[in-house]
Amino acid sequence: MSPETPSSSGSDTSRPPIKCAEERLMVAVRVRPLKRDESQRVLYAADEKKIILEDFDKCDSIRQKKGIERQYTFDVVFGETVNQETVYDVTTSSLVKDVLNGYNATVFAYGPTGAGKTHTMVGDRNHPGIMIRALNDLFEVVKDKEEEYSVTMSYLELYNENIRDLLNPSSGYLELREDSRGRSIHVAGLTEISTTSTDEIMQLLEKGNKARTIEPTAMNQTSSRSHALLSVTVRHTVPVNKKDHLRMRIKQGRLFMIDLAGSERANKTKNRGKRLQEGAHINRSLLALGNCINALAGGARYVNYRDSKLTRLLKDALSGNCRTVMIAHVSPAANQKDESRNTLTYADRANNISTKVERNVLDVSYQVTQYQTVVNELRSEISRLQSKMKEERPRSADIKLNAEERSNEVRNLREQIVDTFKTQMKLRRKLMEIDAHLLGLGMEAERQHLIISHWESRNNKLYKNSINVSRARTQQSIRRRKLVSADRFRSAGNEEDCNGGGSDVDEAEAESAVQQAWGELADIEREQDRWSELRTHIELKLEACRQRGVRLEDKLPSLLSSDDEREILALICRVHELEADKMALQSERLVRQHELKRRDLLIIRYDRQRQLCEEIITRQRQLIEETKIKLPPDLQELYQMYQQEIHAATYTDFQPPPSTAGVTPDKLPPISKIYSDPMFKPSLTSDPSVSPPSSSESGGDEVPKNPNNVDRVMGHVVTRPGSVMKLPPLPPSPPIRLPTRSKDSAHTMRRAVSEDRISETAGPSTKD
Ligand SMILES: Nc1ncnc2c1ncn2[C@@H]1O[C@H](COP(=O)(O)OP(=O)(O)OP(=O)(O)O)[C@@H](O)[C@H]1O
Repeated sequence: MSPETPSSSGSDTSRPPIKCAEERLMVAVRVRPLKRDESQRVLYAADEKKIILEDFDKCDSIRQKKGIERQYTFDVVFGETVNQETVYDVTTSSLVKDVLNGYNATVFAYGPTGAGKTHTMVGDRNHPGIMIRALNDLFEVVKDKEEEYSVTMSYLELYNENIRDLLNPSSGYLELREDSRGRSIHVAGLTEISTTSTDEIMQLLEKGNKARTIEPTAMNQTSSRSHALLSVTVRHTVPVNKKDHLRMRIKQGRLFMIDLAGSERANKTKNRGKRLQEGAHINRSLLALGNCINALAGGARYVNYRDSKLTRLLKDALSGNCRTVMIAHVSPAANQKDESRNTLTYADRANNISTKVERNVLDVSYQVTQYQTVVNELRSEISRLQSKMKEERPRSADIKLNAEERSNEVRNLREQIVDTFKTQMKLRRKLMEIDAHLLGLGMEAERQHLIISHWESRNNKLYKNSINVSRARTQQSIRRRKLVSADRFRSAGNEEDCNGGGSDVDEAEAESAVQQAWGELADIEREQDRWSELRTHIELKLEACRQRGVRLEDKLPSLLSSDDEREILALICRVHELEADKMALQSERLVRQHELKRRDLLIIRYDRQRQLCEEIITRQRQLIEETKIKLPPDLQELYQMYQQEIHAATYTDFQPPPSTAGVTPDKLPPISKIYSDPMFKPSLTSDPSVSPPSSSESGGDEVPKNPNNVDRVMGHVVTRPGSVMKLPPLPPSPPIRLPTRSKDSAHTMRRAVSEDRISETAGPSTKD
């Protein structure tokens, strides 16, 4: 739902081990107290886990006498006397902690109209409900750590299948958007308020609740006619370790709190006209929810979330990366028996649902260049501030304020300048974070392009992407370039591999991988658009903040009359300078780290190039052998030298790892080892007159007996057993989460491909 749903990609990102656990949805049932006008009680909590429904049939006197008691067991049952605090503590307080730790969580209230859902979720001033308590708890933790946490909130209602922004009700109906495969869902244009002020958020919540569609019905004087979804996203950014402020760890969690509209029966609510129509919509979306619960509980492989916007929004809460609590509400009254039975049956089914819970954590290294830009900008801010202080001092006669007023004014100004500086730092860091993320997305897009190009080069045609035709056109030029490179590569390599010698099954799999890559690309593009938009927004904010700073500083010269005041401002400048120095130091350290990394990458590339050379030489040798070409002596000599080099190098460098049979992926094994390898033997012994040379032969000065026999002339082909020329395998595709995507939700998020991986995939084209 959030436009800022982060993906877990970023430049130079890495993921700490992810804990991913399957967890059962927690089901709680709350029984509301019997009302004054309700006399007969048919339902009660037997203990903390059991609920009993006396399900008598009015017309059946024998049964009535016997009495049928239905007993249901849940994770927790709240009886009529249980208060709001206990309900919150048991169901939601642990979710708040989870959200602060980077997990997604949902708590939703379900049940018939008038059963107490709004009371539990929203409550009133004297009996605040889950929403208020959760926000309070959350802000209690975040309160003194504004630098570390960012909290955003959105609140929407789903009324008659239309989405309305409860924080900006005049904005009209909003659109629910999702990617082509329904993985990432968000509400376009939904207000996301960023705040860490409890008061502000409480006011917003109250305002939102007032904007909700509530009407009296025969069953409930304040019946909510809509589903209300409150989403709070918490982003926690801390350095990976205390000494290194360049590598930041971002944990993002989101808490969804949902007050569903009540299921209702027209004859009981006595609804007519508009109310009746509302009821039909409410029931339809709840029916869709019920169907999803049934399918999920039955372990169905396909669950249809598309029947209503409610189920589309709740998809992640029901089956995705989310810790979920369902609080079913029932009335103890006899006239609500049918509704209670239905609700308990639903809740009982939901008992079998489980979700896969995964923590959304991302490590981000800020980019060197970004740091340097920030440092430069900070330095220019400081020098401007310093120059203001040096400006001519006002004469006492020019100062219109008295000493006390002036001192207050200076203090005020000083605080404001420090404040704007802090805000600037915060915004600049945010920009760097966004840039890192956009870079990660770019890398991920590149990876998907490679998958497509790889398929296209294998099949020698462009992939016809029926879903994203326009995108296909815009991206064709990039892929055509890659196709040409891959083609060249293929012609030097293994024809069989490139001409699609694989089975139909492989082909089908490859095709579905390409289709998936197109889908990923479309998602990435959308995400790029979203983050670019956010970047523009932050940039504007930063510029406004900078301008504010300039205006404040312009006021300084007219106020600074004493040396003490100048001294204090000089100190502020010093603090700013230190901040800039700290950043500069961090950036230097990052430069060093990057250089080391670059060196490692070069070594990997060099190794890969060497392997390719080996392969080309081997193939040429085979060709020479097959066509019995007589070699000029200088070429023979060159090859001998080459053999000696390889021989010497492999004996000095080669250290077989214990786990493989003497074959490392990047280094050539010693020649003797190649010949003793059974995989190698068949191809060499096809000609019985040829026997493998000893190591001295391969590197020695012996004159060949038969100059036409290339093996005699040059020694044996130096090759890695079993190796064939192929495009290097593409790295495994890391799962992508968007917020929320989260998974972020629809919230799935994207994981970045590390620089090393990108360099691996870029291998062939670099070579070309
Ligand atoms: N546990 C409770 N303790 C005290 N009063 C309650 C409790 N549960 C519900 N009520 C009262 O019952 C009435 C109906 O509750 P509420 O509006 O929360 O129902 P609802 O399930 O949200 O209904 P609808 O679906 O029609 O919106 C309200 O006046 C509410 O204050």
